[in-house]
Amino acid sequence: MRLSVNNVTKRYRTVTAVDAISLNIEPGKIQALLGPNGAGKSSLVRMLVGLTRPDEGEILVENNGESIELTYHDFAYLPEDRGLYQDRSILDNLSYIASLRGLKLSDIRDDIDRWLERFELTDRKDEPLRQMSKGNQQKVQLIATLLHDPQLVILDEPFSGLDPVNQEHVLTVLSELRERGKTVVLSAHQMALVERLADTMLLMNKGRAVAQGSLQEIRNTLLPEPIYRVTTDAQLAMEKWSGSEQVESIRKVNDEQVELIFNKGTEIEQLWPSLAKQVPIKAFAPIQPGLHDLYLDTIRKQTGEVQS
Ligand SMILES: Nc1ncnc2c1ncn2[C@@H]1O[C@H](COP(=O)(O)OP(=O)(O)OP(=O)(O)O)[C@@H](O)[C@H]1O
Repeated sequence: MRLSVNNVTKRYRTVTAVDAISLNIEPGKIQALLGPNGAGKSSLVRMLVGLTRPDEGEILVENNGESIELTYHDFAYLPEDRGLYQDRSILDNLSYIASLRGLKLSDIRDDIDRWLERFELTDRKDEPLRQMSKGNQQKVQLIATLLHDPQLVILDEPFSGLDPVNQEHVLTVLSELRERGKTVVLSAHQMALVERLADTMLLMNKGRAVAQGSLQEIRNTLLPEPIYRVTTDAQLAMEKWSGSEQVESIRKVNDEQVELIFNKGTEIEQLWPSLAKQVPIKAFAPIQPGLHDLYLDTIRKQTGEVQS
C-alpha cells in the first residue's frame, strides 16, 4: 500500500498544526515522523488514517497501483491515546478487539498466544489491565493493533513507556512487518531507535517539514558542510582558529579535541597545513553526526529551546 501526502495543511482554531507537508510512503518501507512536542506528528497521523480531513491538499492511497479509500480493515492504527478496558483481562481485551474487527477467535487464538509469548505476557493474560504497568499495557495495545495483520501499519509513539528490552522487541516486530512488505508509518522521540529502523524520515517543527528523506539526505539538508573532529590543543585552537575566514564554527569537545565546520567552498585539504602552523594538529577526521545530534541541533536553532 502506498500513501501520497500532497501539500497537506491542517488548521485548528489558533494553530496551523500541519503546514503544507508532502510525503510519499512506500510499501516495504518504514517512514518515521519526528519532531518536538506539538510539531504536528499526531495531527498528520490522524489525517493519514482518515480520522480528520486536511483543510488543504490531499492524501491518496494506492493498493497494487489502484487508488482506494482506506477502510478499517486495511490498516492498523496505534493512537496516541490508548483505549483499553481496564477492568478486563488482557485476553478479554484482545478477544474483544478481534471480534470488533470481524476476526474469529478460533482463527487467531494461536496468533494471540504467539504475541503474548513474544512480549512475555503469557503468565499474566488473565489479569485485569489495571494491574499492569504502563509498558505492559502498551504491549497489549500494540498486539491489539496488529492482530488483523493489515497492509498499512500506523503507530503513534510505539516505543513510549517501554523499557529497552521491549523497545528492542518492538523494533524487531516492525522490521519483520517491513520484510513482509507492509507499509509502516510511526512517530517517535527515540532517535537512536529511529535511526536504526526507519528507511525515510520526516523531521517536523511547528507543522512544517524541516528535512526529509533517508538519514543521509537529512544530513545533507541540515548539515551541508562536513564536521571535522581535530585532535589538538583545544584551548589554543579555539583562540587561533575561530577568527579564520574559512572557519564557520569551532566547538571545544574536550581539552584535546575540537569540532570544526568550514565555510562553503573552502579548499579544506589546502587549509590544514596553515591551521597546523598556528596550532599543531595530532589528527583530524570527518565525523557523521547521528540523528539525535542533528535533531537537537536543528530544533535548537529553530526554536532557541530543546524538547525531546
Ligand atoms: N484537536 C485539536 N484542537 C486544537 N488544537 C490541536 C488539536 N490537536 C492538536 N492541536 C494542536 O496542534 C499542534 C500539533 O499537535 P500534535 O498533537 O499534532 O503534535 P505532536 O507532534 O503529535 O506532539 P507530541 O509529540 O506532543 O505528541 C499543537 O499546537 C496542538 O496543541
